[in-house]
Amino acid sequence: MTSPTSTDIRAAVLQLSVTADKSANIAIAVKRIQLAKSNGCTLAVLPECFTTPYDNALFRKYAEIIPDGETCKALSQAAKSNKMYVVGGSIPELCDNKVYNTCTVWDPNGNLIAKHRKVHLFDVNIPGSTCFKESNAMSPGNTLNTFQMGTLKVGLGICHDMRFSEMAALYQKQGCDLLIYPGAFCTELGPPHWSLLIRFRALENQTFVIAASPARDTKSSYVAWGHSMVVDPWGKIVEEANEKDMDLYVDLDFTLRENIKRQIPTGTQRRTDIYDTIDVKNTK
Ligand SMILES: NC(=O)CC(=O)C(=O)O
Repeated sequence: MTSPTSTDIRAAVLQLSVTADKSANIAIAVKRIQLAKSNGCTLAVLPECFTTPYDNALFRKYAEIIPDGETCKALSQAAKSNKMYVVGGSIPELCDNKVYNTCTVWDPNGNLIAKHRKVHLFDVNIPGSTCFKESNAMSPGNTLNTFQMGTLKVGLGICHDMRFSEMAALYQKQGCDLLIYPGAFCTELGPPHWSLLIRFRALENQTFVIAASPARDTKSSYVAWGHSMVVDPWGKIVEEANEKDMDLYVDLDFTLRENIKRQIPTGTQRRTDIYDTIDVKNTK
């Protein structure tokens, strides 16, 4: 278990517009990381697929190798020159001729300290609303991934991953203080589910949750809901964006989490003699 006694952080959630111009998208992300630094932030979180329109037909074309691709080089440099942690939303990653939806995490020295490949791909079929089959273009990741930020432990998921409470529960079990989900819900599923899911993940695990979406572009084939947000371990929305291109700067006070864990100790009240959530890969 980590003990986040004195660790308060100021996080930037960068709700960027995504265009068809990959290099321009990267350049804007770098500028906004610099701006976050000048506003006192030590952590910047980018949205899902911030270098590419969310489109099965484009993922392979925009994909790159990690860590030697254009995006990784820029994020590593941005993290290093601003002395910040950067959670690089996600990019299409090319590896062994497969494409993954992958989040990279960079420390203040510009080192790659974590990588999360989206575990649950967005395959849904809701007649009259949303039909998307991400697995037509992407392969799923097969691991849970965390990283350490000073004394704080952070669990990673991407978008559809946030619908799976077991994954977040395992992060909680591993001692995560904060869950980060770069995500891009659409304008059909965003209104009923986005905020509810983020608040649930925060409340049930008594963690902070940061969810970073691209800004809404009504001309794109997939229209993102926006509404990036930060929720505290009480389930309260601390800050929420609207649909526009904008950034949130939020102070996270982790003593709140320590207090809530003590006051409502669900973490130690689980009846694992009746039910359990287990990490199958790491359990014999
Ligand atoms: N885009 C996603 O991965 C998930 C999503 O939009 C959802 O509703 O779930």
